Amino acid sequence: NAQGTRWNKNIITYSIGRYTRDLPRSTVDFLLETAFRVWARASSLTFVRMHSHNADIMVEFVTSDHGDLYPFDGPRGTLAHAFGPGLGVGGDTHFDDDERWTTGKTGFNLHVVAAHEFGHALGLKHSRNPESLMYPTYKSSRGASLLASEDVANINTLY
Ligand SMILES: COc1ccc(S(=O)(=O)[C@H](CC(=O)O)C(F)F)cc1
Ligand SMILES: [Zn+2]
Ligand SMILES: [Zn+2]
Repeated sequence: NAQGTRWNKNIITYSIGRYTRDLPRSTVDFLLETAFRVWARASSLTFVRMHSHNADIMVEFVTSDHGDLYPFDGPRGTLAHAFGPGLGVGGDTHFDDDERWTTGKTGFNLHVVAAHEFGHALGLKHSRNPESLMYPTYKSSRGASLLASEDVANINTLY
């Protein structure tokens, strides 16, 4: 997989802006923190949550046109998107709040989608391997260990 750009540091900050009303805030915080931890465990990266718009990765739940060139599309279709590493909008990760975000197998599992999006925010592209977390289509039935060996190899090639 051709990898995109990368962060030029190993400590990466994130901040959570607008939340979804589908889940308690504490649950959203936990699902996002554990989605970052998936990548931290597989690499030399550390993620630190801030409460500031100056964080590297700004995470928000938004709908339709939300101020970037990639408006969301209502229920289903595009679930989320993330910009590759870089200043400003770089790394920022947006979740379509017209989806139903859940912790389980109904709706869309926020932990699984977030882990995939954060892969993009770190510079990973899609994989053609259906076992990979970076495979382009959503599967709620992902195993406990979200990352395939290919994902671990790719993040360690990049960092
Ligand atoms: C497994 O995680 C995801 C799979 C597919 C998506 S998506 O269907 O929103 C995808 C966006 C993406 O690949 O990040 C699509 F192109 F819009 C998001 C997360
Ligand atoms: Zn966006
Ligand atoms: Zn993707």
